[in-house]
Parts: sequence; C-alpha cells; structure tokens
Amino acid sequence: MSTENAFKTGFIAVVGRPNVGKSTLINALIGSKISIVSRKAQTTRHRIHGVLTQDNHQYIFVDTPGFQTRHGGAMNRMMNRVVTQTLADVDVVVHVVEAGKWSEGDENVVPLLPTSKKCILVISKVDLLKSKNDIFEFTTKILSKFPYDAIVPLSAVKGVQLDILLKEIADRLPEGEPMFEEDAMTDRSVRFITSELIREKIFRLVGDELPYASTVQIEKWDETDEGVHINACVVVERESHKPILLGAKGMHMKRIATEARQDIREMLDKPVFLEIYIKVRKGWSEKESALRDLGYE
Ligand SMILES: Nc1nc2c(ncn2[C@@H]2O[C@H](COP(=O)(O)OP(=O)(O)OP(=O)(O)O)[C@@H](O)[C@H]2O)c(=O)[nH]1
Repeated sequence: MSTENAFKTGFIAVVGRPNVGKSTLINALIGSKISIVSRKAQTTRHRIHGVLTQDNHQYIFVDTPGFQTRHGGAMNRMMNRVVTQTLADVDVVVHVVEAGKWSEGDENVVPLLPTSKKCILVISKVDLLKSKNDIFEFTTKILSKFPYDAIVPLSAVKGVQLDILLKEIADRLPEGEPMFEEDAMTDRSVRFITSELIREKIFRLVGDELPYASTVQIEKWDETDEGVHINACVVVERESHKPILLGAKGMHMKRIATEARQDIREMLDKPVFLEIYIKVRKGWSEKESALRDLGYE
C-alpha cells in the first residue's frame, strides 16, 4: 500500500548532446566531484555515476555514454545499443538541452528517448539568456517533438531551480528501499576510476578530434611509502592520432597528466606519480573483440 512518507528509490539517466551541461548538472545535484567518484558502484544493470540520498528519496544517477552520430563503426553501434538498453531500464530520463540552442545533435537524441518512461526536459544555462521571454518560444518548439512529463529551466552553475528538478524527479521515483548506504564506498576498482579520470581529461581537451578513438589502460600500479606510482597507456587507433593527443610540444599530454594526477591524488589522498604513454593499435574501434579485450562490454 502506498503511503505518503514511503521511501522512494530509483534510477535516473541524464542525457543530451555533448556540452549541454550534463556533468555540471549532476555535480551540482549530488555534490563535489570526489564524492561522485567515491560512490561509484557497479551493479548488474547499470554503471552508477553518483547517488544522492535526501529526505526519504534516493536518486541513483546512471552513466550514459554520448550519442555518437558523426562516426560509424562498431564502437558507434555499441554505444547506441548501450544507450537504448540503459534508457529502457531506468525510472526517469532527464533530457538536457541548452537554453536557446537547438542543434542537430539535440534532434538526434529525441528518437532515443523512451516513450514508455517518465521524461523530464531540462533547459540548462538559463543564466546565459539575455531575455527570459526567449525561452517561451524555444520551449514550445521542443514540446512539439516529444511528450515530456515536465519542464524545468535551470542553471547548474548558479544553482537556480535545482531543487525544483529534484522535486520533479522525486515525484516520479517508485517506492522502494534505498540501495546504497549514504557513504557507500566504491565497489569499482580505483584503477578503473583512475583510467576513467584520465579518459575524461582526454575527452575534455581533444575529444572533438579523437572521438571514442582512444582508451586508457593502467599498466603499472605500485604503492610505496612515498606514494602511488602509476603508468597508464592511452591506446589510439592511428599514428595520426598521436600528434593530436600530444599537442604542440607535448602540451596537451602534459595538461592531461597534470589534471588527471590532481584528481587521482584527491581520490586516493596520497601523492601520485603518473606517467602516461601512447600506443597505436590499428582499427581497434572497428573490432568488437578488440573492444572487449580493452574492457568494453
Ligand atoms: N553559464 C553556464 N554554463 C554552464 C552551465 N552548466 C554547464 N555550463 C558550462 O557548459 C560547458 C559544458 O558543460 P558539461 O557539464 O561539461 O557538459 P556535458 O553535457 O556534460 O558535456 P559532455 O561531457 O561533452 O557530454 C562547461 O563549460 C560548463 O561550465 C550553467 O548552468 N551555466
């Protein structure tokens, strides 16, 4: 029997084209970056991005890989399959679009939205709008494309309307006991998170030029009295990817390593010595078996 104060727990996927502000939004909702990382967990159904437990609600945000539209190949097909499977299996989908900016990338997301799920439209970055009136016409246009359950304009950076979004999500979560302890530690290995942190930096810096054509393997992990010595190897598809990743005078690589080292250090809370190499493995994203070798399912 349903009671007003019953605990509600559910899975939430935050989707949208690159750069609309998904990560910023999730970080603003669930707190600092490190707390997301430390709560990363592997379940049989989902890769968990982070968990927020508040009042009598547990919001479990799941990872959804980017929607690939520009590049063909096995990687692309696998990515879209993962997206469709993930969305079929969550309780609430949050589709993020950027205020006043609708592009082909957004258009491509719409057919992947499941009609059988609760789907909330978030209009992000409203702090950048010159006039709030602009948003009305923009929103009306989007509403003709999909039967959204709710609309929330917000700014993750300014912290505007985040509580409203949480309320809209909460209203749509099913009743159920919490699945995670408030401070549940990771059951995904720190090595995996380390490789994800490096990968994140690569995508931030050169993602447009190297879309999904790289992966990161941790080749050495030595814990000593002075700290953790880590050797990581970035596997790219072609020789021509190497200079992109390196950047002029190795500047890209240096920045990737510096930023990744800071995050890893924060996560492990001890000194980190990080070396990153680049390896070329021809056509790896075309071969599903090679993908599996490298840890993709
Ligand atoms: N002004 C403003 N900028 C924002 C807001 N939210 C995100 N941004 C900026 O938008 C850019 C992209 O944000 P991300 O959170 O990385 O976007 P994303 O959708 O996760 O991007 P991908 O990881 O590429 O899919 C960053 O420079 C953010 O600082 C916001 O509410 N206001």
